[in-house]
Amino acid sequence: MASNKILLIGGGGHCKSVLDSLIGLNLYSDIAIIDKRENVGKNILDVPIIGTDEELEEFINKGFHSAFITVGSVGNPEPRIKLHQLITAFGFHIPVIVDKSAVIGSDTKFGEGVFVGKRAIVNAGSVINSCAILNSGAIIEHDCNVGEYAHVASGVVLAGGVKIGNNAHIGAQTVIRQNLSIGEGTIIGIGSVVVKSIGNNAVAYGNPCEIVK
Ligand SMILES: CC(=O)SCCNC(=O)CCNC(=O)[C@H](O)C(C)(C)COP(=O)(O)OP(=O)(O)OC[C@H]1O[C@@H](n2cnc3c(N)ncnc32)[C@H](O)[C@@H]1OP(=O)(O)O
Repeated sequence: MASNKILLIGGGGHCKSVLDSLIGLNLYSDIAIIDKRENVGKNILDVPIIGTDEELEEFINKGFHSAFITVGSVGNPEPRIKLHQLITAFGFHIPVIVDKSAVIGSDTKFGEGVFVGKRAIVNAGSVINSCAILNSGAIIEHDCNVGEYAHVASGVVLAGGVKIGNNAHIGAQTVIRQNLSIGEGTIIGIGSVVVKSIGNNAVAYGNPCEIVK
């Protein structure tokens, strides 16, 4: 019989968001969390932290065949990338988790490990690549492309056809004009208004958004 137990990897604030969505979806018979050794035995939203990532094989043997990365990222996706490699190597199924209040348009595509938070909108024709985070209330308009491990934070608005590079962070409440692109690894500060494309590995913020690093 197929198991529908899932391990969440990382027990911080982002875990709480994903967990709350997951509980609301009621898709799994058993949810458990993996975190640092010192947190084992604690609970998040009444869900137990049962071990560390050193014991992943043991949890597979206990029927946890799905895993999801719940370590967050604000500008440093490296831990999420490493965890993705780790759980892939162990052969876990990595689902897409879409909060039940999110609105998803037609002909959208999602890579594994994507999280779509509360009241986020992904409009028709958009592609969201593996392990990207679309946080609460983000609006991804039609025909956007969000790169792997990118984090589109709470309340961001991507107008139509915007491209976000892999590993980028788009700060909360930022607005990006249609058809622009944000480069790989670039951080856009909170509350920015982006009116021209920004290249790779920059830090940029403000209205109008300008590169500062
Ligand atoms: C559910 C969630 O919580 S999702 C997470 C949501 N959070 C985010 O998206 C945060 C994104 N991060 C930011 O916006 C950060 O401010 C960054 C990355 C742009 C800059 O961070 P740091 O390099 O630490 O800069 P720091 O805070 O030291 O500020 C440096 C200067 O830039 C200014 N500044 C920083 N961010 C911004 C911004 N978004 N807009 C305008 N000015 C800014 C500061 O006022 C400061 O100015 P000063 O030197 O005149 O005092």
